Parts: sequence; C-alpha cells; structure tokens
Amino acid sequence: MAIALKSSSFLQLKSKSQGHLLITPFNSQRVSIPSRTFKPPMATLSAIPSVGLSETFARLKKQGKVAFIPYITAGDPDLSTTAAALKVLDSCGSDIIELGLPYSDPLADGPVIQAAATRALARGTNFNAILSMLKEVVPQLSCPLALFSYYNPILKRGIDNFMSTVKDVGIHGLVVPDVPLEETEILRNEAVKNNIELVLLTTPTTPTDRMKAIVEAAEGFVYLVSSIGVTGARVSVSGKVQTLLHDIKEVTSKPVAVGFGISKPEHVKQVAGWGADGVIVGSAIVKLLGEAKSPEEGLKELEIFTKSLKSALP
Ligand SMILES: O=P(O)(O)OCC(O)[C@@H](O)c1c[nH]c2ccccc12
Repeated sequence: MAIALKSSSFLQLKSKSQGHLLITPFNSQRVSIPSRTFKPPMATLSAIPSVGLSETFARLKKQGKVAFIPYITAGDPDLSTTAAALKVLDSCGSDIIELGLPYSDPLADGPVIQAAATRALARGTNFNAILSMLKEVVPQLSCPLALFSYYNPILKRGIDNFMSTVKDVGIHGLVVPDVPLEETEILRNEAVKNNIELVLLTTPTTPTDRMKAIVEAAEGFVYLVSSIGVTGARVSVSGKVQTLLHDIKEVTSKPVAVGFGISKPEHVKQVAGWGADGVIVGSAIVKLLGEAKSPEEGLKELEIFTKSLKSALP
C-alpha cells in the first residue's frame, strides 16, 4: 500500500542529498472537479464550534484580518499536553488549528515534525486515544480544527468511516498532503457528506493549469506551500510567495493560507503583507513543545510564542 501511495502522490517526493526530500507536483494533467458550498454542521452539534474553515475566513476578511493557523502533532510530548496546547492556542487567538495525526512515514515532513511523530508513536499515541481526547477538548474550543493526515491512515480505516468518526468529534477540515488531485474525489465525496472541508495544496513548482484545477477543487482554503522541500523553519520566506499569491488570487476568490518555513513574527507579517488570507506555522511550535524541559514549560513558551505571532498579524 505504501509503495502504491508514494508513486501516486500529489506531492511527488524525490530523495535529495542529506536525506532531504524535494517536493514536485505529481503531473500537470488538468482535472475539473466541481466545488461545493460549505454548509455548517447541524444545530445538534451545538456543543462543538459550529463555524467551519471558510466561514472563519469570511468573518476575518470582513474585519480586515489574516488568519493565524498553528500546527501541532497530536501526542507530542503526550496527549494531555496536546489537549492543553489546543486550549492555549485557542485562547491566544488562533483562528484555525491544524492538528497532525502522528504517522510513521511522514514523507513531506522535516526533522522536527518527524521527531515529534516518532515521539508520539513511541508513547503509544493512537487514533482512538486522539479521538477520545478530541471529544473532550473540541467543545471547549472556540476555533475550528483541521485534521492533518497522510492518506494511508485514512485508507486503513476506510474513508467513509474515517470521515464520520472525525466529524463526530467536531473536526471541520482535513489536510492530506499525499493525495493527487485526481484521487481526491472519493475523499471529497465522503468529506462533503460529513460537512468536512478538504483543503488542497499547491506548491511553487505546480504548473499553472494544475494550480487552477487544485484551487477550483479546494475547500476551506487553498494551502500555498511556500517553498519546495519538507516542513521546517527557514531563515527567510521566499519572495516568490508574493508572485504565487498574486497568481492564485487572479483565478480564485477562495482564501489562501501560506505554510512551510514560517517561524517568526517577521515572517508572519511579511506573508500577510503580501496578501495571504492566512499564515500557517508548524515546526517552530512543534519544536518548542517537544524540546521544552517539561510539558508545563512548553505550554508557557507556547503561550508567549503564539501571542508574538498573532500580534504580528493585522
Ligand atoms: O512546519 P512548517 O515548515 O511551519 O510547515 C507547516 C506545517 O507544519 C503543517 O501544515 C504541515 C505539517 N506536515 C506537513 C506536510 C505537508 C504539508 C504541510 C504540513
């Protein structure tokens, strides 16, 4: 299964020196997939934040604001710290939180998130435990949650089963980095049934026609990967992002959030200034939580860091 998935990945991954991975788009064939209008979850889920990703972006846009979207890996350093971290991120003004399911073969991740996933799995973090944690914590959050998962764990559970299960714990969005656009239809069909928005990614090397098809099919927001390679903090954000944002915005009015390598308030400010609707920060936060002397220390540092990133945004 893993080999078949790799060969058909949306992000084709090529080995590079020093074990790094280069991400290039899979192919340039254009496929037209109808987009849909997001419907908010039913009132019966009133305990759970009922505002989805697109609605969150729409609200922020009216206020002239840019979404702050932190990413953390579930189970690192342990699930109770993840639960506490979700609450800290929420109370410090995160607009959407991206929560990663730890996976043993995280192809698009750099050393920091790979290590976080390894630690989480080594502690025995599994899907059911993550679901139980979410069931308790999501009703206490005011911002929506997007789950990040590689395709294999979703397939393993059955796509329909996976979607209805995560919907039941209040998940609003899904990011799957290794599904080619051509294979997203089945995922989207199940996502639609469960009011889950399927976020799609475009990279600096995605050909224009393919970018247009991705943007057309994306829900919630378009994830613009800022640079080729794997996740991880970088010294600066490539100036190319400004042009890429411009190109995407010429073909869509859907919100665009930029991620990969964004790790400082200056980066966040710069990307917002270039017209992004949202900014995603992963590795810098994951590192801080994973390398803290204790979970308590990590949560304190998380609060300070999140506030500094958030306050750099309009
Ligand atoms: O870690 P970074 O460089 O800040 O990048 C965002 C990020 O962590 C998150 O969106 C993400 C984690 N793993 C991924 C794999 C592919 C695409 C995106 C991701």
